[in-house]
Amino acid sequence: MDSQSDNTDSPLSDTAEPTSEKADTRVNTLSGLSQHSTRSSLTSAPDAHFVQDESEDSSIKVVVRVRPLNDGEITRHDSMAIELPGNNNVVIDQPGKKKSFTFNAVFELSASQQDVFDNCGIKQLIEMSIDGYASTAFAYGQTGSGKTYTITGPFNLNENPNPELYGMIQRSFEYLFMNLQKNTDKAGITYTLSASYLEIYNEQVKDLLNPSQRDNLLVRWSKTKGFYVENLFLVECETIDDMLAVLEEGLSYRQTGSNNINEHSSRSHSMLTIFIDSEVPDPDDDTLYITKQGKLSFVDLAGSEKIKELGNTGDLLSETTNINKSLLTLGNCISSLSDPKKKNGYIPYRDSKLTKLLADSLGGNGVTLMIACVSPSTYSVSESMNTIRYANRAKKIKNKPVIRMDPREKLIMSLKRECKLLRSENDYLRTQFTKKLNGGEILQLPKMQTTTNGHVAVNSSKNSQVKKVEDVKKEKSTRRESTNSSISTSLSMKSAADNGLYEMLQEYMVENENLRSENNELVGSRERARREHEHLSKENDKLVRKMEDLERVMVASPVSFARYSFFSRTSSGRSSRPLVLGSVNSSWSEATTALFQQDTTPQMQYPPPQYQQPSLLPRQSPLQQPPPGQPPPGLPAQAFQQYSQQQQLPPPPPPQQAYQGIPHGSNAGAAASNPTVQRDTRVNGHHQPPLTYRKEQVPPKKQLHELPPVDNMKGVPNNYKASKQPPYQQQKIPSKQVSPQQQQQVVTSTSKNKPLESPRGQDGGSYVDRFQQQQTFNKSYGPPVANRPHEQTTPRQANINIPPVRGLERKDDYESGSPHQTQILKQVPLSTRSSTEKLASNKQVKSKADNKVTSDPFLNDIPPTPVATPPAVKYTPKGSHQMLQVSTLDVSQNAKQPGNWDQINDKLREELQELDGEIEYMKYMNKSQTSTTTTTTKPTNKPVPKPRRR
Ligand SMILES: Nc1ncnc2c1ncn2[C@@H]1O[C@H](COP(=O)(O)OP(=O)(O)OP(=O)(O)O)[C@@H](O)[C@H]1O
Repeated sequence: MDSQSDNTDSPLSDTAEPTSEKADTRVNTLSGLSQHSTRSSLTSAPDAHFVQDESEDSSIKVVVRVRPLNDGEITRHDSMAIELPGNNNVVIDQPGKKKSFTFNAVFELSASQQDVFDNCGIKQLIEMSIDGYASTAFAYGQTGSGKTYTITGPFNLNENPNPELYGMIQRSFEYLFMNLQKNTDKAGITYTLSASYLEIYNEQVKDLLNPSQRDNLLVRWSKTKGFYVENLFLVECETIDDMLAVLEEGLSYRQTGSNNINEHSSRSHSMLTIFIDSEVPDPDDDTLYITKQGKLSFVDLAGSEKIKELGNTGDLLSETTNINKSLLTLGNCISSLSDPKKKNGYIPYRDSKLTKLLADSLGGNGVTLMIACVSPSTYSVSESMNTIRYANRAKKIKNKPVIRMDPREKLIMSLKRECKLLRSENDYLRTQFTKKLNGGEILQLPKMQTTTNGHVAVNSSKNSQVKKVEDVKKEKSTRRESTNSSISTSLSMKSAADNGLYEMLQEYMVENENLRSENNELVGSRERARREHEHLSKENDKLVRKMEDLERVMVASPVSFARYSFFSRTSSGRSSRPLVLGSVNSSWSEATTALFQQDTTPQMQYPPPQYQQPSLLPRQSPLQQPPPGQPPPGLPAQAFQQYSQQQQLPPPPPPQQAYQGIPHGSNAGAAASNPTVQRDTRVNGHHQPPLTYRKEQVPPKKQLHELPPVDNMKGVPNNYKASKQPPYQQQKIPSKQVSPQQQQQVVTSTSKNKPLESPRGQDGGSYVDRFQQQQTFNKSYGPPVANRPHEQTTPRQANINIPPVRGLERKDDYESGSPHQTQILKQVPLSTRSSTEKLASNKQVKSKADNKVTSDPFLNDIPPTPVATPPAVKYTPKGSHQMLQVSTLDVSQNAKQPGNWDQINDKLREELQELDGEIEYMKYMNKSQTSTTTTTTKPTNKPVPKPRRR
């Protein structure tokens, strides 16, 4: 046999001694992982978390799995091109030459899934990820060589569940949960798990847990996180079932195709990542925790393919080209990293998305296992040789595993470690000093003690130290006097040496003292930040509750429609505040605003000045009002027209009718004929003249009737004509469907001497009238389509954008697709639902964000409203672990200043007060409206759509 070794760079160097006896004939070797085994036993002890945050350089572990011949190969009578002589060796039998390679483990044809799991080293990777390392297992090989089979099991596992065929991922989940439970029970460590699942298809990153997100996700880089996928969907997992649901969901969306070699070939690279956040109690201080962010990734690469052999055309051909391109880049990275001359130079990670996402695993700070899958057939021998060559190179790549944790916590840990060292050094020096000074006599030196909070303190004061030094000197001088002159010289020399030693000791003590105070400061600042954080969490929760309260009131409120309508007609668009009373351009809203402001809560003006955005239709006095159908000053005519058509605006009230004004003070003339509402008008505790609010103060309808009839509208602007067609007519709801009682209600509640007109008033009418008629109609037919909440959204989502609280990252931000949107999503508590439902619920929330693209071209044309730059703090409410974990708590330099936190707090309080006011106001309006009309708007209780199953 022409056997030739390819192990020129001593491939055995990073493997342990080959075992003389094979534990299992199907597994070629169990060796090569002893290093990890030691580590794992070390880290399983709680203290290990504090003595080791960086592991020594570690090589990528490479194992080879040879699958059995498949049906096609057997039919073709292919012979075996791979020999497995044992001792981790693989011999490839190419025509004319044989090459031998050695790996960490080699799995023979008959090796079961459990054999592979037990012996490939994945267990150690899981343990390390629990300890805070980033671990990656990836399968590499030709198409049809068994990568997917090894990582997730056979393709039809879902239809025919067979636990024996479960792949590495399912087995790892089980092992992971078992270990987490052990650590929690033993050391009181708490863990939070979440999962993401993506695929790279045609060089585009797709979220497999959020398939509605069609866009290519961006791969970004940050100093703290390295390469990461932006806006990737994360699912919080509490149980193993949650994780299995994630896997199942992701697999169902993965791109597959069929080729000559594999009927169910994966056409993309997939990456399932489990994020493991742990809080480890600090052994020195019960109140402190060290947080670590480990992760465990499973990568199933698409198979390397020979285009010629596969017979792919069209889409499949471009897929294959992309797959081969990214695998080529991976190969280049592996080559560069394994070449000692190149490894410190340029590594082409950036050439493909795959290599960007694997950067940490290849030559980075993670721990990595590569599973090279090969077919034994002679038909695939050249592909198998390529795979084995790459695997052999990958073996030489060295990683420098580092525990992933907060840099500040890392600093504190290292300072503590230094303190410990200094303390022991001190002790040693003290012993040496006392021995030398007294020739065995123990001299009492200031002793260090550990205080209750775990910090070291000097037992005696500085004065006493000085006193003792004096004592020592006196003693020494006494002794010197008593000795004869012959030995005086040697004694003085000894004394000088002792003094030097003592000075050195004192220096150490001072240095130690400095370190201690620095440490105390750091611990203090961390505590402060923690308190701030807790405080903000509470504030935030309170705010969210208030917002929900407000939402409920608004949904139940009969005025909500009118207010929403105003908003949709008059707000400045895109991300305006929902109840921008200050920008509502109507007499009714003027009235309500004035009323509102005259009420007992003067601070209810909303939004506060710093949030106010320039209104699209600026607030004007009646005299400044533009003629009907004309754009307000500053708004381009085309845009206005487009907007009017889009929104089907009612005609703007003619100047003489708009803004009749709200009576401030007396209204004696009107009071006789109109129902009035008397209000308490104390402002800031001082009694004001009583305000009488006249509902009929708004323009009388007969004036509106004077507008030209529909057929005779020459010269009337287009948008006016458009608005003549009320939305209800467009819906073809016959007006005769209004019951006589309802008509009666409307007549009673609005104006008894006016005939019932279309629901929005024949010619517009006052907003109050329209509103009341609207309510009546709503009761019968539901709200008009234009104002009806989206099928699956709440009215707030449909009509109102609750503006982002400045400096605050919230669920709402995510849903509304605001710029504050992050990749993290607050979860609805998962424990009460089944895992698939949880997943579906997650998807639902996310897809809302995705669908939140306004269809209004006018609104899309509006440039984003400039808002004051918020302090760069992202904040997520406590209780949502997943939000906190993936660097969402991104406290920037600015926000570290306590002043900024205060500002945010103030803003939150302000928001809270305003919301309080809003709620009060809405309650008040509720009451007053129900007393005048009998109509109510029922909240739409749309059933939550069922989670989609495979
Ligand atoms: N160790 C094994 N034992 C039994 N059958 C196997 C084994 N490995 C792979 N197979 C079978 O071989 C076929 C191809 O395997 P698989 O789909 O996992 O290949 P792959 O490398 O993922 O291919 P691709 O890159 O095209 O996705 C499957 O039908 C699978 O069940």
